[in-house]
Amino acid sequence: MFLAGTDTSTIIVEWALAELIKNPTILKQLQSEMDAIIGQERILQEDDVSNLPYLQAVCKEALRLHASTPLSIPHYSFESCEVEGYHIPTDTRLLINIWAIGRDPDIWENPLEFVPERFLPCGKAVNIEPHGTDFEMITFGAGRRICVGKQAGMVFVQYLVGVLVQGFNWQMPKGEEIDLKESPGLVIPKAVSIKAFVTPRLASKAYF
Ligand code: HEM
Repeated sequence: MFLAGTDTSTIIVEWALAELIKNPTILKQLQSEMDAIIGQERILQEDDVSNLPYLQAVCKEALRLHASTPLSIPHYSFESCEVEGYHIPTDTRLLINIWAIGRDPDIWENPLEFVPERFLPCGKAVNIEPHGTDFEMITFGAGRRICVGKQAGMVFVQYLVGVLVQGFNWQMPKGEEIDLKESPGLVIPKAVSIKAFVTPRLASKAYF
């Protein structure tokens, strides 16, 4: 259970940070939201997250584009069925490609771009949640075998991305670009770890 919950969450945090470093306008907008709601005198608390719609949108976008668990655990058909025109025979082992669903151009506009706005009220995905009932984005799986740590995973990702972005400015060394290559496997971490200049941006008392 702890193994299932550690890499899966931290990988998404690292991807979210990488996308924010690559897109400094989004990073600034997220910091502005937190400055307006929390200020610079204290660090984010877990219960601030419900008042931070842009932070929630950034994390959902990271869950969509960088589903850390690319394939579901193996599911099994006890009866034959039809799904979207595909016949699934009895006794079939099924793996669902969660990663590909999050990048499907038939569902998502500009699927490879990091656009948190799609999850805001002005965006087309405003009603899509990663809870297993909206099949456009099933980062935690769906159905009976849905991730048991879904809630904890969401809280962890939102809290950690929030704290790291509110607390620090993130900048690549001059002339360098962030590398967004993936390392394929059972989970999909960044192939190259983030190397960036990190500087504090809050009042010093906020860090103690
Ligand atoms: C952002 C973080 C996480 C992601 C993206 C994630 C993703 C997933 C996915 C895709 C599945 C397979 C679901 C399916 O096949 O339908 C799964 C299963 C599972 N996850 Fe997570 N997970 C995360 C966090 C966690 C955490 C924090 C825990 C533990 C506290 C956890 C524990 C488990 C367990 C035990 C299963 C197997 C459930 C079963 O077999 O019935 N996960 N997770």
